[in-house]
Amino acid sequence: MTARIIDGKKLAETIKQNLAERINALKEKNIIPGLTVILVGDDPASQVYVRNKANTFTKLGLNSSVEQYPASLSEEALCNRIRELNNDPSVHGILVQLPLPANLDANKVIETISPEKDVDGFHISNAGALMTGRPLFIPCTPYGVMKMLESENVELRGAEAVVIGASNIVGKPMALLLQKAGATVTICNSKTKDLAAHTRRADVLVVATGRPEMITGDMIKPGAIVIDVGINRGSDGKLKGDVEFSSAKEVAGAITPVPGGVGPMTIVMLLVNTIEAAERKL
Ligand SMILES: Nc1nc2c(c(=O)[nH]1)N[C@@H](CN(C=O)c1ccc(C(=O)N[C@@H](CCC(=O)O)C(=O)O)cc1)CN2
Ligand SMILES: [Mg+2]
Repeated sequence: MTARIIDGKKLAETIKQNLAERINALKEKNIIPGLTVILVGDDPASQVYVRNKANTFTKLGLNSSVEQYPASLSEEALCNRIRELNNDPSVHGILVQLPLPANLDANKVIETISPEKDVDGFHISNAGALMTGRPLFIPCTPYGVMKMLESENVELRGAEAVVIGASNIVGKPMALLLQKAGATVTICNSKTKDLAAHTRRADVLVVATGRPEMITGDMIKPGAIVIDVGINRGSDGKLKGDVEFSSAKEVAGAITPVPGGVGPMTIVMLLVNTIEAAERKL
């Protein structure tokens, strides 16, 4: 069997096109959704992601600005700038690109963002809202994964879903969303004993371990839906996922590629969240 490829780039384009009506309705009321992205330090990958986010907004005629600060920026100065943005009515979404330099407390910084403008959905009150089934903003990567599963008409009710990785930005919200959709969810990590025994039971397998090609075809249930959240740059400069694509595609029913899978969906869902933040101001 060769798996269907779940094309995140194509799906992200379709979602973007479908947003045009909502954007026009806002513009008719003189509201242009606006995002401010804060980047601290000079991590090269973060610079690419931030640029991609800003370009996506600009191409659709939305406002976006990127504020770049040196790694030496103090936590106080950063939090003061966020407070100013919280009070700026032209800014609907505020995003602090992660990871932050080690001298800054990411939790403290994120919790300075007004929850109504936290389009990443990382603020502790937005995490709590998601956990209690009343989300204000769904974190972009797991939100994008849910859209991919929806586009594949995956029946989640009663399905066995296994999520590998329990980060606040991917694994934990992912597990909550799958559970809410009716799946039986197991959360594993890279140290889980006999990981393959878990992954081989999964009808839906979401991998977010940060370990290149850790999941191989022999660990996958035939016909399973495999979602690879990993983005690892090899020494040859090529991107690799957390799943070994060549062996996995021979076993899975459908699989996301890297690049061109989950990554583009993360960016488009940021757009969705920012438009929603602007609509709430109507
Ligand atoms: N504040 C946030 N920080 C981070 C998030 C986030 O959602 N919010 N997620 C990741 C990084 N990220 C977005 O910020 C992100 C990473 C990768 C992609 C993407 O489109 N990748 C492409 C490949 C790009 C390349 O060539 O390097 C793909 O997979 O096709 C989008 C968003 C951590 N930080
Ligand atoms: Mg991808």
